[in-house]
Amino acid sequence: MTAADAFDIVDLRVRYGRREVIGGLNLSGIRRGSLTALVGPNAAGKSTLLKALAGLLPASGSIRLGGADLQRLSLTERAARVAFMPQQIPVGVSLTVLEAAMAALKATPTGDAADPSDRAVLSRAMAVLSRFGIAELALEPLDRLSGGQRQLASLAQAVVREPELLLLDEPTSALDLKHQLRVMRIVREIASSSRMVVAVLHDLALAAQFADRIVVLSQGAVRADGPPEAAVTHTMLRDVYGVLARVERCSQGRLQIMVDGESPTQDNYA
Ligand SMILES: Nc1ncnc2c1ncn2[C@@H]1O[C@H](COP(=O)(O)OP(=O)(O)OP(=O)(O)O)[C@@H](O)[C@H]1O
Repeated sequence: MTAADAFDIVDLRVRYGRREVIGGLNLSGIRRGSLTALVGPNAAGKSTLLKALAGLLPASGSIRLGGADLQRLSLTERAARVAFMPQQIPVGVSLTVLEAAMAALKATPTGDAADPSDRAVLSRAMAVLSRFGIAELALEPLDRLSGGQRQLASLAQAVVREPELLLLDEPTSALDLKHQLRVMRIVREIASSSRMVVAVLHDLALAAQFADRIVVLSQGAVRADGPPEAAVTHTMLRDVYGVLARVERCSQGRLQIMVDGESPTQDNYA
């Protein structure tokens, strides 16, 4: 793997006021074509890390994507290479689903056209809405959608730009079981088409099923990092999440996590 194929984070520090939430975090060798799940307990710093990677929070350290330090790029240059889907989907936006997807596409320098009526932009946006199964909602205003529909629309906005690096903050949190699987399958396909995806997930079984690599964050530091079977272990679940659990492989080879109860000694909040 060359530097051009990798995403590396070196000594990243992020603070809110005087409080350092991410303290000298290192993550190397996130490669093109891979899906990395970022997991960890509440308040571990997952959203903070994603926002810093997207350039929405000031951070020190280096964030290298394909050999370039993202910290040295302008926000416009950075936005052309990195797309971020936030955990909280803005409410009160008066655009329709289609208008929002088209606006996302045209806001980036790599967008196909400056003309709002351009057919290429329209058909690319519609193709993404179809992919997420929300083409019939194209003309609905965002603020009239259900939580799950809004999450799919927000995902479409991030994906439509076809960024090199896609950062997703809990992309399945509002979705029913079928849509969770559909979204994870699409995210997997996007990663496999030579892109990099980092997704915050709370569902460890879903993370283990779809991700190549799981990074476990707690109190702003990496506590485990590796393929699902190496990262998700009884010990990690006890020490990081404060639960007693059994981790087994089912007959199809997937990890199954059976939580038996809380561990008596842990208070894992940051
Ligand atoms: N805007 C902010 N100002 C000050 N502190 C913040 C802010 N946003 C988050 N924090 C603090 O930073 C820490 C990490 O929060 P963050 O949202 O990154 O956690 P998380 O791992 O994404 O949590 P969750 O799984 O609950 O969404 C928390 O202690 C939180 O209180």
